[in-house]
Amino acid sequence: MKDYKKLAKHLLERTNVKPEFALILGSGLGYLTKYFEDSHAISYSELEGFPQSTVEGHAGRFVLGKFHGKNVIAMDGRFHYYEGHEIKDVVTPIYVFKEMGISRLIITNAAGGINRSFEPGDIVAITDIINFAFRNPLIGPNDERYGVRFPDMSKTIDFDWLEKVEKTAESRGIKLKRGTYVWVTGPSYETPAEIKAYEFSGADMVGMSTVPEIIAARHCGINLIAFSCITNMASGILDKKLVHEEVVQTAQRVKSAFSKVVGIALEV
Ligand SMILES: O=P(O)(O)O[C@H]1O[C@H](CO)[C@@H](O)[C@H]1O
Ligand code: HPA
Repeated sequence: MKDYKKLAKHLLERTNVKPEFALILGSGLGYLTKYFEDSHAISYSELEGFPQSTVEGHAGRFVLGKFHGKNVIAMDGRFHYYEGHEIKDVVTPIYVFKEMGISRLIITNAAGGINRSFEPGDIVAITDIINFAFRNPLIGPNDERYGVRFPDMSKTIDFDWLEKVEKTAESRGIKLKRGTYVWVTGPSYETPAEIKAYEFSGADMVGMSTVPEIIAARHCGINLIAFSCITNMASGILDKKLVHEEVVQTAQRVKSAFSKVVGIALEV
């Protein structure tokens, strides 16, 4: 069992910021930390026993500071199973957040749109998940310090929080969509036949992250909401090749609306 307490203590000792919220930033969404006030960056490589980021668009550092008046810690770079990390390492930050006393988490990602009413640039609130990677970060002895053996997953996100975000966003001219996110391991993008199968299963968008983080957060009792930035239509929907550069570029194109939504989630 990992010493999450030690990692949390180490992070808290590095700055005067006592974060109330944690933020996980998806591919191309790391720019958000540029808007933080009084920010301090701590590279993952400075933390003994901490995994390292390897994906383009994921810097590999924590940034602590103030955003919309709230103390936050952001992961500018998350861990994906396809990078070769152990599944338990993918969710290490979640338990570190728990040990830091954080009770609210905002997860973001870049995702491929399966639902044909979506288009690149849409911001979609995740309201349910499908685990088609068939990996689970809770496999192995249950870490009784944090949660029960069989966590309930009937509500993966905090719907009261989301409804407040939706209302405020709408009043500021931003219409959020809702959808079910399917997790696949990657790193190859999906085939058109796979996307048809996921569509048939009820998925609205697809990605290679987020679900392990949600499972771990549910396990240790951190309230969360999660947003996908639809960066491309999923394989086979358009006659177009998928490339990661486009994912990062689209994520950056919706900078303004996406950072407003995250700001609203901190305010409401
Ligand atoms: O989920 P995030 O980290 O936003 O990244 C998404 O973008 C990458 C593929 O382009 C994959 O890692 C996928 O999961
Ligand atoms: O189309 C996609 N598939 C999987 N992951 C993704 N992340 C962004 N777009 C995609």
